[in-house]
Amino acid sequence: MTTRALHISLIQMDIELGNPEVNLQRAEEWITRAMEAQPRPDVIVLPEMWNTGYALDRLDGLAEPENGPYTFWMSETARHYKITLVGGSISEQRQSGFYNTLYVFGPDGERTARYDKIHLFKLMNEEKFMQPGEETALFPLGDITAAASICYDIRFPELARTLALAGAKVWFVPAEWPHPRLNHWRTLLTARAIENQMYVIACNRVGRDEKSHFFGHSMVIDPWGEIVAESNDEEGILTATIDLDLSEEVRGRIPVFTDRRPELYRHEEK
Ligand SMILES: O=C(O)CCC(=O)C(=O)O
Repeated sequence: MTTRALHISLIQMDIELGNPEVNLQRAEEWITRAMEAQPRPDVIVLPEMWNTGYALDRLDGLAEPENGPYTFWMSETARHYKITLVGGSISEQRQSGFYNTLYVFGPDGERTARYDKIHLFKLMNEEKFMQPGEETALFPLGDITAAASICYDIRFPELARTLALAGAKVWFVPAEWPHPRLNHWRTLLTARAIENQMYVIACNRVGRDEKSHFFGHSMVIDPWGEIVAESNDEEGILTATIDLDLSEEVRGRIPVFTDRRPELYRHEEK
């Protein structure tokens, strides 16, 4: 039996705070380089807020309007290279406020997902500047279902479980996750992969902004919890090949999803 595989490249880039033009050029250069690899990637993943970084107090003027040039660029890039682009997230301005928004575009350049980060990160004052999303995100990836969330979302196991129950076999997580919480990052990502028996593909940035130092360590973890690939703290591309049938196989081996007793998981919340 042949393995149904997808080649994934994660762009672990540095992000210049509040400088979307420079960040766009950087993303473009890294993607061009990623596309030269053999095997050629089927999916490219960018980090969270790759266009502006956490320039939260300057979003007015920096954030992208809906269907603006950065969104258009992501769609065109996906179409040009015939890849799925998990476009990290960008800061987007709508009438209702600013959002930390992730877009996914398929190989024909069509949008397959839009996700506004639902858990805003108070430690970085995100909730003071951004509006929270109200919906989770699933999208087709070949003939399987994938999901996407952002950074702090990995601390909410209910979210990952909900996505897995809805059929997700691969979970993409763009992030800007800083020191000193490398242990949390690695442990939470691994736990989410093991407990939901799905791939976790997490793309973190590197570099510094005014307040934080970002450690990279982008990761690809398989549905058995094995780390397929992990980066260091330098700018670069992390590549991995994933097996689209592995999640099913692992779910068959340890049938967590059919052994669940959700009717018993109910207590009054205190
Ligand atoms: O949860 C964490 O420790 C980091 C989260 C974060 O940096 C974010 O959501 O941007």
